[in-house]
Amino acid sequence: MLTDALTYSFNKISLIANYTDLILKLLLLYAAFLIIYYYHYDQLKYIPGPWWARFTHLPYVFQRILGENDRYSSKLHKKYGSIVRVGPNEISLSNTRDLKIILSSYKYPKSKSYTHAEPRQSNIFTTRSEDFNRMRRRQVGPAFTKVGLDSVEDLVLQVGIKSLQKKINLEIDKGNGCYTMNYYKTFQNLTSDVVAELAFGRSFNAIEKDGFRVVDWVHSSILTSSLKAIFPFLKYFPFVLRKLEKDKLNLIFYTFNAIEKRKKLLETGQYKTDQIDILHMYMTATNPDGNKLSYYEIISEIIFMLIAGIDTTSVSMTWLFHIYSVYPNVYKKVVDEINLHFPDKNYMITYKDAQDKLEYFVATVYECLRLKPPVNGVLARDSSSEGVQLSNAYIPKNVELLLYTEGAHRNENLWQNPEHFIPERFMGEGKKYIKELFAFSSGVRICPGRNLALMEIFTVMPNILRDYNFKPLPNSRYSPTNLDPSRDYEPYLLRDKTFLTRIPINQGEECVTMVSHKN
Ligand code: HEM
Repeated sequence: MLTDALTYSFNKISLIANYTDLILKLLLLYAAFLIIYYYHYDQLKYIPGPWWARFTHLPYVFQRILGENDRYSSKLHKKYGSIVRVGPNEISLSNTRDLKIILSSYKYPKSKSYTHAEPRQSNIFTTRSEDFNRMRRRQVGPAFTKVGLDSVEDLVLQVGIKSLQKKINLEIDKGNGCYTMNYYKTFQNLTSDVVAELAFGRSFNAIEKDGFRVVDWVHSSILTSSLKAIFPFLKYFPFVLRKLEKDKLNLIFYTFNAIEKRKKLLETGQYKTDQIDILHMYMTATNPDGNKLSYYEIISEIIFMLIAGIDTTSVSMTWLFHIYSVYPNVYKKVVDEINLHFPDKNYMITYKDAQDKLEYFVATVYECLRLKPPVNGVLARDSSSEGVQLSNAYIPKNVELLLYTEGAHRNENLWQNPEHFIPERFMGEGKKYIKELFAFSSGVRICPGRNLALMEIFTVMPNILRDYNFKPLPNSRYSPTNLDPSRDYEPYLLRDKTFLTRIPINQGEECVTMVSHKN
């Protein structure tokens, strides 16, 4: 009996040993194959980068999931230079000239990760097709031209700065002369109202109501799209994202209703056609087959406009506001300039006024877009079926190129003391450097909404800075004297994470200011 048991155990152990031996041998064989492959056939072996990048992109993807893409890419580029391998088939680029080469033509299409993020239907943003993108840009283009924007400026002022002023006045009265305002949330509500007005034909009234459920649905859509772009397999497991998908469905129904409403206005001749807004352009456009856009097509475009237009612009304003709080000299100069040109508090400063008269203020906006580009870590392109010659390396065909725009914004050949906040770089002759920025991307897929975003920023900021006093909370950890060694001893800036846009981590507590009337 004992002998049988021993023999049985011995046989089991030797079987396991045999299997382990086999697995080890297979692993060794695989390792040998990888080494031979990467030494002899790997086309990217000349590109510098961490050792793991030859075998996997997981450490890089992991940092993206954590929202740490910027800091991580910065470290890699500091160590390895402007072209860094971050995966077997992925390269990160940070050189201004290289970024321009890639972005200048349709030859290097958006990478496949964009299509994983798309809803049911391709849209202006997710498409990899040149023809499709050109078509959509043509169809919606008039809404973003000067004529289009002029036609909606009154509306933008109404739902933007005017309703913000109303809200602030009300809250100051309620608070006996002082309103503790979360500016991150406030700007987000404001940009939601503006984009909703142009894309749905009605404001969400988020400023008045301190938020609106549709804005939460938009955020769920952003999260779903980002997760699907990073983990494409998630589309086969919809239950994992059930709550987020439900929000997305709500958003789709909401958009559907907005289209129906506009359709009725158009059919009954009640729509003011002198107003060229985003919804109008898509509803009246035709595809090359002569047919109007389907409901699915319009919904896909409109939802993307919300995604593209809300957080991008509000995050830009948040950073600008924060920068003013830690650079009081800059803040004072901006306010002095505004008071000099527009002393009358009853006068509403317009987009054109700001462009024509507020050179220093405008320069602070661009310097902020340089230092803290609001959209980061998502510009991914394909090296095409031919490959591409970059400044100091040839990249073979079908490699994913990750464009690290913040790195280009810190290129010391172009920007002296890149960590310092120096608006003067964009003044006078320096205006020509605006085109070296990638905050709105560059080239053929440049952001078509950039002038709308600037219209919002250029009307909201000067008017509120002229009319109110803003003071940081007394216990704020961000101040002109709290200096960050990693920023060349410039003031600490809000800690952020990048998920499509660069969001301050502790916006609830840290993006807070005390507002009061100016005497
Ligand atoms: C300060 C605010 C904004 C910033 C920083 C910004 C930035 C960007 C960037 C970097 C891209 C390129 C993304 C890529 O290639 O992966 C982009 C594309 C786009 N943006 Fe904006 N954006 C802003 C506001 C807006 C607004 C207000 C709208 C419209 C309501 C808008 C609509 C779009 C569209 C439709 C695209 C896709 C263009 C294409 O692929 O052809 N953006 N934006």
